[in-house]
Amino acid sequence: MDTSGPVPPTRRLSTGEREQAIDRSAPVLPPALEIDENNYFENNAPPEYLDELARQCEEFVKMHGTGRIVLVTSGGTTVPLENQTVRFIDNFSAGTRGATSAEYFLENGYAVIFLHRQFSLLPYSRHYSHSTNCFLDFMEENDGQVVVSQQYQQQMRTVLRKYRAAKDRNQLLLLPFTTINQYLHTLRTVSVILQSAGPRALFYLAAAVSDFFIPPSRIPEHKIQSKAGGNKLIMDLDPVPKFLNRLVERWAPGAMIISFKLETDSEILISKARQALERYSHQLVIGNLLQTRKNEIVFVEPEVPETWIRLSDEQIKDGTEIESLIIPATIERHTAWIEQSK
Ligand SMILES: CC(C)(COP(=O)(O)O)[C@@H](O)C(=O)NCCC(=O)N[C@@H](CSSC[C@H](N)C(=O)O)C(=O)O
Repeated sequence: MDTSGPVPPTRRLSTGEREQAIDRSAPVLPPALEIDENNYFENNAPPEYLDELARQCEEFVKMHGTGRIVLVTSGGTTVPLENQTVRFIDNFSAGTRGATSAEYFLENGYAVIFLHRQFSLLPYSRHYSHSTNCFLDFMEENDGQVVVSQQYQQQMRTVLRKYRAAKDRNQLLLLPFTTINQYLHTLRTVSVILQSAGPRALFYLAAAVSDFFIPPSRIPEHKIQSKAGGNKLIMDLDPVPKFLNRLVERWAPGAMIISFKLETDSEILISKARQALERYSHQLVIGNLLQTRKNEIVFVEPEVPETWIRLSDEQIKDGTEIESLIIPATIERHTAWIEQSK
């Protein structure tokens, strides 16, 4: 991290042209090889809670020994700028896709491991989160008793019953992450534990995963100082090794793996999704655009044309969630995957 001295001429000044801000001539990173995996995990220490989390996961997978089990990743990973983290680069994602999808998997009988960004939306409680739909707005005081207001009884009863049913069946395991490093260590650990589930295991990678990070050799220990009179903060980030192919080939070879491809430019969405499918050889890429992700997605699969799933105007009006269409279509493909794996 260089925060002193004159800005070298090669560095883009803030008055630079937007299209030159990013060096797009940089070579596309190849999928991670075993040596990249070993390098990364040897140089980036695991979270101190990982053993306990692995124990919970082993217990959960054993408990759901014969049924279907899905790992849903949700929310955005962060990239710390200091070891004693004051600043970090964040990835947008409220966790709506992951939390909503997890509910539909639960209602279809899946055991769900929910690997989520800490404090992002969770299945069921997402309907009454602290900010958007503040739960206090659904309550009132009646003769000194705090109760749910009459007009919300039905809706809240439905959500509460589903939440309780999942809890009583011990069907949902919540595993948190914050940083890209915690996410990658946890993803690898959980994937290896899921090997015992073979084709019954499904990976639904909806988390918004950082593509760049500061390696331990270059990250400052303490809060970066800003000098009186101002100094530029120049960041030099490394690409996060592309682990998807390690997941497919080594970590969970028998499982069905679905990744999400997020773009903002509709012109490149399908080609980028197909490129990911060809590079990682997994089973399905669900493509979505930042601006329309709640109303349309596209299934990109090997050897068949892509299939769009779009909410109609009617469905948008009546509050249909697109995940109510995505999950059945995903389960149909998982059933075929299990059949063909026999
Ligand atoms: C994040 C959203 C858009 C949901 O949004 P909320 O409902 O607000 O939570 C999700 O649908 C999605 O596209 N998730 C995937 C986003 C993502 O980071 N995808 C990566 C591929 S999977 S990350 C794997 C790693 N980069 C590698 O290639 O190995 C990408 O597009 O490049």
